[in-house]
Amino acid sequence: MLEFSHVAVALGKQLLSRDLCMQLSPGRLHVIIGPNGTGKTSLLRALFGELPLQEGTIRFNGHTLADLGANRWRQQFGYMPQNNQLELELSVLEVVVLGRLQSLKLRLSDDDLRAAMTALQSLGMAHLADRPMSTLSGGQRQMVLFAQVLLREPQIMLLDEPVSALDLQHQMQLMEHLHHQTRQRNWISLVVLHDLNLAAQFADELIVLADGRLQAMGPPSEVLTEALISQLYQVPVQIHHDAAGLPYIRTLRRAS
Ligand SMILES: Nc1ncnc2c1ncn2[C@@H]1O[C@H](COP(=O)(O)OP(=O)(O)OP(=O)(O)O)[C@@H](O)[C@H]1O
Repeated sequence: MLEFSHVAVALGKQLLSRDLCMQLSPGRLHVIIGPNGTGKTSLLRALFGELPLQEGTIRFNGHTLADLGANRWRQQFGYMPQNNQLELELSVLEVVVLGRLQSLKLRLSDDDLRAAMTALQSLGMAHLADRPMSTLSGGQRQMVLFAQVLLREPQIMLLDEPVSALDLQHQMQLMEHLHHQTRQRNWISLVVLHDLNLAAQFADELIVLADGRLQAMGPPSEVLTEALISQLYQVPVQIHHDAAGLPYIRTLRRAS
């Protein structure tokens, strides 16, 4: 269990989020939504130990970052930050193998290479294995970095807008893979998405942030209301439901 208790995150004097209380369970996919600049990335960075907590505590299975130290704390995470503008001369396979950096020995083992190829194959990216990372498109890079984070075999998966550069096919592929692996491997997954329909399709729990505060948390069918979304984004919307009862959101153009 990952527990946030009255968490406040600050950057210098600016308070980015405050009084966050929530509990995240293993085997469940949590999606954070909320307007631009509202503290989603800062929250992931604070959880990973990149930003200090101004107040409150974050505990994973009873331990805090202070208990374990930054290295041991971070070993529990797979973290894919936003905007991976990597100009690496490494090959795709090398980048994926780096997901195992914590456990790599002086020489790569066959097992490391096999695991990296399997991760690439599972995402349909094996044909890119020998390509220099710097020659890939934005979407291809995003898929490769997802393969890298899979290789870490984390307990907590943090993904910051992992589908921002992906076409529809690859968005679904990444989210389906994540959803499946979250269940299979009992990860606590925490993903930032701007696409509310994708969030509604895949989230077990939606976490709604606005102005650094928790506005709502729960299953998409309970959380996504026209009133909440219109107020959050200042855009008129209609919410419909599909045959399975999942909400989908249609934005409405304002009269000109
Ligand atoms: N390095 C920084 N220096 C100063 N302010 C920052 C810095 N990083 C973030 N902020 C500010 O902190 C606030 C929260 O930013 P954050 O990146 O967490 O938002 P977000 O919800 O992830 O936004 P987006 O949806 O646009 O990615 C914003 O007002 C942002 O301008």
